Amino acid sequence: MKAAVVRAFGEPLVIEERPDIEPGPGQVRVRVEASGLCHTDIHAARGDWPVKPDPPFVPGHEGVGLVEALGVGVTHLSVGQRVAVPWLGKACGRCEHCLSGWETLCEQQVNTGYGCDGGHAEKMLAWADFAQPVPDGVSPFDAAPLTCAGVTTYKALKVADVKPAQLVAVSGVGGLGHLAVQYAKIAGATVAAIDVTDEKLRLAAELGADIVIDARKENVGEVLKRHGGAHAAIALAVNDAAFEAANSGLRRGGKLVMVALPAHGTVRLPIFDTVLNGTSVIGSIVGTRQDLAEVFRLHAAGRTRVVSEIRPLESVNESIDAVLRGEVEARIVFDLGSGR
Ligand SMILES: NC(=O)c1ccc[n+]([C@@H]2O[C@H](COP(=O)([O-])OP(=O)(O)OC[C@H]3O[C@@H](n4cnc5c(N)ncnc54)[C@H](O)[C@@H]3O)[C@@H](O)[C@H]2O)c1
Ligand SMILES: [Zn+2]
Ligand SMILES: [Zn+2]
Repeated sequence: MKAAVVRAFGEPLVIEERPDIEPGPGQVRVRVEASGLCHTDIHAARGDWPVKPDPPFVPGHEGVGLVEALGVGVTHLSVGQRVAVPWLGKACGRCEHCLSGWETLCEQQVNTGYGCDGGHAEKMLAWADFAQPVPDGVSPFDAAPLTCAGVTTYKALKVADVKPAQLVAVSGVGGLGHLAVQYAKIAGATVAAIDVTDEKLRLAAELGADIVIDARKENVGEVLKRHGGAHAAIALAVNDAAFEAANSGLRRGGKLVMVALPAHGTVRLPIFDTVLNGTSVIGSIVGTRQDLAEVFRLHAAGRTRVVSEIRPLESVNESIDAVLRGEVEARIVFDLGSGR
């Protein structure tokens, strides 16, 4: 089977033929149809973060496909069923985080495409309890971006506790941001979308953003303050300064939700303003299985639109360059031979 492999950090991925894989107990083998390219895959391939994967590895945590083999003990999935395999490949199920609805904080978790091989391949293994059934009528090409970009931003808005009549700033309208705009609108908020390219700002407006802010030309904090200041700012741009700009546009009591993970990212927050204004800074990492089920349900009900560009896996290195140059409208999804 064909896979895109990171052999060494910072080097182009290599398309390789790999031997077939057998599911272990509690696992399934998935014949991947579609696999979304998340900016996290790029961080993984470059070794950007303090905790690094171990090359060689196959990135990809937006893999969607059909179950083709069941490991021992798997009874709730069946061969031929369509599933999505998210970043949260597995969690322990016993720790305080797992037991209190925060399995995304489990210290024993294994991350797909990082701690084990991921979806940028014709076949992959998944732990059956964490493979999310995809509802009928949701295409694998839509399900793929929802599996990380969707669930992560849906969760970030839950963490921000967004309410109708609030102003939500979405900083960075990429793969994640284009869905964040839609979830914030579904929550009833007024949405200010911030980016640095005309195409992304145009897309944000098309998806329902009420205010668009071009961070190249405008002072983000000032514009947000002119609208009363944001109740929540969701930081999705891979740029330290964008976090600071979004933070400067919060109203009193506002929340900065940190989601993007720039390499060696650090943010300087003014202590005086943070104390005086009672603002908070919250980190948010992906979402739970329940969050993903809700994201799929919303999409099946026609409430969200996934904007994607479908490409062959062989384009992986050009695709990474296109994301880094900001030339992708929202999400690239690799077609792993879906037969479409
Ligand atoms: N916390 C989590 O659970 C989680 C999950 C998925 C992804 N991520 C991280 O989120 C980040 C975004 O991922 P993505 O796939 O959406 O990336 P992306 O490249 O598709 O989107 C980033 C967007 O930010 C915009 N941008 C760049 N500089 C900007 C600036 N100064 N101000 C405003 N916008 C700016 C870009 O034009 C682009 O539209 C990555 O760092 C990724 O690793 C985190
Ligand atoms: Zn991701
Ligand atoms: Zn746990």
